[in-house]
Amino acid sequence: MLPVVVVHGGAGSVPKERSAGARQGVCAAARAGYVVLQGGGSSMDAVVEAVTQLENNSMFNAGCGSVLNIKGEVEMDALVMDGQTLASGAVVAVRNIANPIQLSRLVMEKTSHVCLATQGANQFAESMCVPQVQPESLITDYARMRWRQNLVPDTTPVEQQVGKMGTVGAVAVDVHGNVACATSTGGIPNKMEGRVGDTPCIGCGGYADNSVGAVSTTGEGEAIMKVTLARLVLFYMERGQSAEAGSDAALAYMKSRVEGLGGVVTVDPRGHWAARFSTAQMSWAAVQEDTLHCGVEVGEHLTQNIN
Ligand SMILES: NC(=O)C[C@H](N)C(=O)O
Repeated sequence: MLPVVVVHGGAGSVPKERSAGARQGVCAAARAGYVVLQGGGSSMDAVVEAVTQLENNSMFNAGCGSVLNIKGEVEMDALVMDGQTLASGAVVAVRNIANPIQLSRLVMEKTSHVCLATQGANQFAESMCVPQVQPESLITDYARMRWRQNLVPDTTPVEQQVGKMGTVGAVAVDVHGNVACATSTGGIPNKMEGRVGDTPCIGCGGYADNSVGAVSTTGEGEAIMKVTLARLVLFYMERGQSAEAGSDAALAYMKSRVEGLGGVVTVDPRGHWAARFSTAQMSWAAVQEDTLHCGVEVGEHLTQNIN
């Protein structure tokens, strides 16, 4: 059954005209992650590769293509976690880093800390020779158009915009049964400057523990934080539920307890996996045993041999 990689391109409502691009993007990222696993790479290598591809794809709300804060600026959050050691790394509100997920991994591997924010994260990036880009280079016309629309009072409430451009994430199990997760986002549209969502917080935007599995989340960040969604999925799995049932139970709890909507991708250490959501749509893809799985709509599950 091993190995497997599962990715998401954000839960919410995927506008019709962006659905094909989102599907293509998640499929390409899942395949890229799987190539890493097939080459003997670790689950951490695979999730970072998959999320890097999604950050570089301007279809998604991460890296280039991130949504903008109220001032029209990019502020991105990202998280990685390694299920073997429980090591994790995160960056918060970074502005001029093309791939925040890679910087998160460096925080995990090269510092004694778990999370670095704003200028501190930038100074660290510099010390690691991570190139800094012009913040404007991460802003797409689409993101700027949405930002402008959202400035008009009452026309497009921010809640309705959540997920229209999706956060990205991945989970994987490698040939040794090690699990990992990675999640990266520009946050929610027109957020206050300095707003930190669920994504960089362990247990919320993601969690990975070899003893139970790994999860990457997406959706309404404030709701996700209230129920620590990623850890909640694993809690249900610890109590005997499958990856799929645990994901559904946690999403149902978030909906009933705090009226929050979202989505998750989940694996257990044996390679069972799930991509589940309570929103209208979520683009997702998985590769296992040379089969590519993907979907966007509720109940949609397409498969294709990748050879
Ligand atoms: N679309 C998303 O998943 C947004 C992200 N969870 C946040 O609140 O920052």
